[in-house]
Amino acid sequence: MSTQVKAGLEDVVAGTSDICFVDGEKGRLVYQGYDINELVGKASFEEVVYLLWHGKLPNQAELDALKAELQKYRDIPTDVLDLVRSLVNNPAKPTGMEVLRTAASYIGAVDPDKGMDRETHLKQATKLIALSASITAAVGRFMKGLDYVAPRQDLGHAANFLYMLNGQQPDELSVEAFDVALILHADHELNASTFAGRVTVATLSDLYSGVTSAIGALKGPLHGGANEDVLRMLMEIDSVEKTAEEVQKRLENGVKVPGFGHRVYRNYDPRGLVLKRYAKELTAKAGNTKWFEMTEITEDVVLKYFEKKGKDLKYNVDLYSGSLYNAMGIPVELFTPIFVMSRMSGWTAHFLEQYANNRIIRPRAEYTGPVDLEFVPIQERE
Ligand SMILES: CC(=O)SCCNC(=O)CCNC(=O)[C@H](O)C(C)(C)COP(=O)(O)OP(=O)(O)OC[C@H]1O[C@@H](n2cnc3c(N)ncnc32)[C@H](O)[C@@H]1OP(=O)(O)O
Ligand SMILES: O=C([O-])CC(=O)C(=O)O
Repeated sequence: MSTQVKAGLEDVVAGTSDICFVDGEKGRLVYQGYDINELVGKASFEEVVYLLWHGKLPNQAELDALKAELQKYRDIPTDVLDLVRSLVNNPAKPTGMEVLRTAASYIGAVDPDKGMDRETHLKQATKLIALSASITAAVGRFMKGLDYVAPRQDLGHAANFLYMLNGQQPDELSVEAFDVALILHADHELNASTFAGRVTVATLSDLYSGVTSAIGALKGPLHGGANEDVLRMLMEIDSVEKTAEEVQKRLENGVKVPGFGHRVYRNYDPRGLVLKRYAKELTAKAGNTKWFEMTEITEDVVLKYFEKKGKDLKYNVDLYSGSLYNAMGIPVELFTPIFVMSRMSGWTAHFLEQYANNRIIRPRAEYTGPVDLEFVPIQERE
């Protein structure tokens, strides 16, 4: 048994996978053999979902079949919709991620098909991709006191989400940018949420339990939750002129600035570059460049600070998604749920891979506590 402890399992190789390759030195991300830059602008999110699940791009008939299945599950069943509405209206004010985590668990509990075969898992995964989008849109509407908008069957996944959220036909650039954002967030090897979910399904627990674990892990501010924190920080500063000074202050006070740093990328995060490009274009088109400008200033200040400190940290996928989503009329509370909508494809691809070649995941800990303590009766304890 190796006794070398790696804090945070840094650089520990915990298994093999065909799904996703992250080259942290070169700033490269590859899904099932395709560099993301080869997919962006050519493939739709639905094609990428198929690719992640099946290891090849779909032909037309396969894509049509997947789209039809996604459309079939789009409308939220009444009991799920009631649950979502009651959670959003609960005085405890659960976050979008808490609502999604609860809804995913509920959908699993009431799914009568408890099969553990690949076909059933694919059906469950398709249902979860469709419903996580519809539920995210419904949460956005209920949070504003608006009614549920039923899905349209003539729209693609990205366009239908924006339609269900805003109640109107989205413009072409928003649909394209949102579809690209979904593609870019789809998978990322053994990130914390995927690992958490793989650990769960590796006990041969069900796919819904894996997804519920993964949503819980993605929610944290060190992982998916950072995308909301970026815009929240900018909203707190709320001034283009004050951004540089305020961000510098945070760094000097030892505060971690959300949207920067990554366990694997050392050069740059290739997704961030694409999102920045779309954020620039869309915010200019929307006539509201404030958050984008503030994000660019933040990038400049943080990177200079890291450089001076000799740290090879760069901005990550979460930095520019905020100004991008904001320009599409998406409220900040939905940013991490949108991450779920996308990463659901990668999580479920990993779960399929885990089920197909399973061994329970059970590492060891190096024990650092005492041994041989003697029991003291309660009356004699201090
Ligand atoms: C989709 C995703 O999950 S992408 C990541 C999203 N998360 C964020 O944006 C939150 C901010 N970033 C972070 O907290 C980290 O960079 C993580 C969690 C992404 C990676 O964590 P780790 O690999 O464990 O790196 P760690 O936190 O040890 O950072 C290394 C050093 O850089 C510093 N650092 C890392 N990120 C940041 C940051 N965003 N701002 C300021 N300093 C930072 C750390 O303080 C640490 O400094 P030290 O060596 O002087 O103690
Ligand atoms: O890979 C990671 O550690 C974090 C993650 O999920 C991503 O960057 O998309």
